Amino acid sequence: MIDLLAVSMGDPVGVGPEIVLRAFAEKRVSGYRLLHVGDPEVYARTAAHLGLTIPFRVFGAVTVDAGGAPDHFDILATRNPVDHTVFAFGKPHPGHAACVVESIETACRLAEAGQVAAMVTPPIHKGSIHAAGFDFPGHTELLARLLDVRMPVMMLAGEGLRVVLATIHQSVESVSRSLTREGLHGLILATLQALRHDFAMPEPRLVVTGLNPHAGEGGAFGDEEIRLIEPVCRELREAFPGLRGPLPADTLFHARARAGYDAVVCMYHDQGLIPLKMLAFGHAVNVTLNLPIVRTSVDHGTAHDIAGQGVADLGSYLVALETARQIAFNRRSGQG
Ligand SMILES: NC(=O)C1=CN([C@@H]2O[C@H](COP(=O)(O)OP(=O)(O)OC[C@H]3O[C@@H](n4cnc5c(N)ncnc54)[C@H](O)[C@@H]3O)[C@@H](O)[C@H]2O)C=CC1
Ligand SMILES: NCC(=O)COP(=O)(O)O
Repeated sequence: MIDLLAVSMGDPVGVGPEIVLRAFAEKRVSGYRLLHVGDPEVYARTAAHLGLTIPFRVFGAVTVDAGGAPDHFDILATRNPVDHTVFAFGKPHPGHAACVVESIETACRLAEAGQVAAMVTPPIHKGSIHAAGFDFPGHTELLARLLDVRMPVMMLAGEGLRVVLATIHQSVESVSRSLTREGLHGLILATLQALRHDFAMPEPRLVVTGLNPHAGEGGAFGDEEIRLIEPVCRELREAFPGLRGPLPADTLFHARARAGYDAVVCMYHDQGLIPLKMLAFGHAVNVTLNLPIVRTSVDHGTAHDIAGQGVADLGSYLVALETARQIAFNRRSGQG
């Protein structure tokens, strides 16, 4: 099972299923052993809608055979189906949520048990999952809960830029209150360790942004840098001399600045993801660091406006597969 990757289903009426089917049909993934976890009927409906002839094999459990034949599209069937009475491309519905969540949980458990090397996740529709009563904002938080991890770390990477988010899905208004010395210390340390072990960088160069304009301008524009970020950076710099910060975020993303670091920790979602997506949208990858399993994801959402049209870009999915394989390899090599 060592190189088998589990691919969850994602939102059944978004672009996820069509991306994995088209990647298979266009022979873009023939170098991988993939096990797709979801409702077989979703894949069959999507393939028929797109006019793709796909040789499906459906499994009820993982066997040595699963994912073993590059000329078959292998599916591990979820117990919960989606609600086919309301299935329509581009129209998310809470009736699909139980299947979507089961697919993620099953892929996670397979990775935890070592039955797959990593899990890769197409996008989910967070609104309909929430409307169905599931109380987590995204994969990252769900996986942390399933794996009992206190601090999952979200990294997005593309075009040589790696951004890590100190806070994720929460209001801008609440960001400052959420930042603590203990939390930042744990997050920066986890990032440094992931750069070493998952990305094979023995001496990582990590930059930490400030929260405020000009990194607070010595306290004139806010004091989070003085109270929180600078003391944590100073403390960790002893063990990690390649750590710099807090630095003003607005001058950290031009080409010359980017050449000076391997990754950057940003204080909130859009501070990091706007530059990342400007540079690399469509071929970036989302990696959850600090988990006992390897999990990667696409950089985009469900794209309901184009779902079912067969036009979605496959680039980020292909990068997510390759990154998952590489991190799994690096982790195994590090253990040797
Ligand atoms: N990893 C995940 O599960 C993620 C899920 N989402 C969810 O996706 C839903 C929609 O989010 P939006 O903010 O609208 O972002 P989005 O990424 O779905 O769409 C933004 C724009 O980019 C285009 N786009 C996205 N992926 C594309 C692709 N592969 N090829 C070509 N064009 C593409 C869309 O057509 C749209 O015009 C939300 O529920 C959000 O929470 C968003 C990001 C990540
Ligand atoms: N904006 C990134 C995003 O929404 C990804 O979330 P997750 O589902 O990977 O936790």
